[in-house]
Amino acid sequence: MVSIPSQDGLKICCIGAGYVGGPTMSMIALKCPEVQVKIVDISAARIDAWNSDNLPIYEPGLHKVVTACRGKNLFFSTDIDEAIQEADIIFVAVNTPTKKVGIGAGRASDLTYWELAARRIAQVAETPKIVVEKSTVPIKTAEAISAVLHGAGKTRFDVLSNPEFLAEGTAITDLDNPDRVLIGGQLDESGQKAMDTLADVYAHWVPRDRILLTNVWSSELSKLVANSFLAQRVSSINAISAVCEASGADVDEVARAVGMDTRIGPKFLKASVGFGGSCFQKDILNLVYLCESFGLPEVAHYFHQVVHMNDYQKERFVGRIIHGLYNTVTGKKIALLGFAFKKDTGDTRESASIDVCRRLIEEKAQVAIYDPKVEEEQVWMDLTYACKMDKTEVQKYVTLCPDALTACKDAHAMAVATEWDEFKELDFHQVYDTMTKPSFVFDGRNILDHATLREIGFVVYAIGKPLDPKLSTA
Ligand SMILES: NC(=O)C1=CN([C@@H]2O[C@H](COP(=O)(O)OP(=O)(O)OC[C@H]3O[C@@H](n4cnc5c(N)ncnc54)[C@H](O)[C@@H]3O)[C@@H](O)[C@H]2O)C=CC1
Ligand SMILES: O=C(O)[C@H]1O[C@H](OP(=O)(O)OP(=O)(O)OC[C@H]2O[C@@H](n3ccc(=O)[nH]c3=O)[C@H](O)[C@@H]2O)[C@H](O)[C@@H](O)[C@@H]1O
Repeated sequence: MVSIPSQDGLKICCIGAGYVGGPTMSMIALKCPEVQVKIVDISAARIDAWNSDNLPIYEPGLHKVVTACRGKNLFFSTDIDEAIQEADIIFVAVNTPTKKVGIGAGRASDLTYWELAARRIAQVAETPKIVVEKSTVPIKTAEAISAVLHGAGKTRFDVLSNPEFLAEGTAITDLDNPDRVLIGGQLDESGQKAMDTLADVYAHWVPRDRILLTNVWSSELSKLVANSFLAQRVSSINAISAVCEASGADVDEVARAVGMDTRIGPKFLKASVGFGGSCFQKDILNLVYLCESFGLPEVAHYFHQVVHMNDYQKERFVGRIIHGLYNTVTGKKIALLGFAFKKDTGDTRESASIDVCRRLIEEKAQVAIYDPKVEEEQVWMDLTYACKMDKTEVQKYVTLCPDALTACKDAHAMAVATEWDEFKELDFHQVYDTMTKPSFVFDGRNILDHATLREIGFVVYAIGKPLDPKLSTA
């Protein structure tokens, strides 16, 4: 058994109580009972929710971890200055969205929140701190942050990069058993000491050989590369799904055969309506922007294609619905099952459902949405933004339903956009009886039993599967 140096009295603070800050810090608190962990945020509503029974994010297993530590060595607060002053290690897990305006708009990372957090730290810190980049940031951000921190000239800061690799919906198991923990730092004595201190925190539960120490730039770049490679796999199999439909091959069979090659591996080869989530597109675009800035247009173009392919896949899915419904969906009711970007999360950021819904609204369809976890207000926010309409206008086309059966009642078609397990358990005989005839199913996740659906009487389209002869494609 490897011994871990005692970290009794160590104080950790995390700025940003979101999808990353909340779960990662809760796991540290759980695994390191002698360490005090304080998570702070500018949003009082978010902090109130973390202090309540109704946590601000849905993540399987999270509630149990939070309630085991909260009030003991895990605290949520809006007192950012106090938390900074007390802490030995300050994680920064604020949002780093794609820039909407200015130089690099639509591609580069918007580091406004990061810089504000860094300036706050520089202003109030009085004793040396280890500042950890937890947010995903462009390469060389640590250098800029270090300049901001040291600008105040009050104390010493060691800036580390420690990107997070958790996936939503499986955050707790990912954190409990990570493939690796990556820590990048300056390779001088102080930087090495800071890296060792952080490594000792993780060593409470992560085997040492899975804690990788490297230089800052490699660490920052590795995070963008990991997400770009993952997204690239999804776009690759989605591209092949179009070839399968054109040729009569079955994408799941192809993925199985290809994935059994141990050099390729079986994960992330599930064809879908398109990837979503707050990070894949943002991080690829960030990599594209960096490549352009480094004068590497061919590399930029190569990775940009991953995003283009994703847009193509979403549009292809909508096209199948429109052509399948005899070239018009105007006034037709479409049940959209799932609004989250994947199952087991209530997160809708960049969800394929948003684009599918926007396109159906443009075609003047009546869309009935059901998702087991997404908050109603979130759907309205997403759709008003995506469609550039006000809520009343969106509501002329969209209704939100309490369950899948209600969404499907009188619908011409059902479109599955999120792979929630409960959609597999629906009583499809009952669903069929309530739908307009002919009744269509568009399975954007390939989770349903298509043969049984066809036996019941549905006309079925599934991503990358041989086309149903009854499906109109003209
Ligand atoms: N969502 C995910 O699954 C993953 C996200 N990441 C990265 O982690 C970072 C955070 O992502 P999320 O947690 O999803 O974002 P989020 O939007 O859920 O949370 C960010 C939080 O930071 C707070 N905040 C912003 N500026 C602040 C400031 N100056 N002081 C105090 N609080 C401030 C916001 O109020 C918000 O609650 C991003 O860079 C993202 O790319 C990395 C791995 C996984
Ligand atoms: O930086 C981040 O934010 C995180 O991004 C992803 O995690 P996440 O977006 O939460 O979820 P994924 O499981 O990666 O799924 C992303 C999207 O791809 C889709 N997907 C995934 C896998 C697949 O085979 N097919 C497919 O369509 C999912 O449905 C989802 O829409 C990465 O998996 C995490 O390692 C990373 O930390």
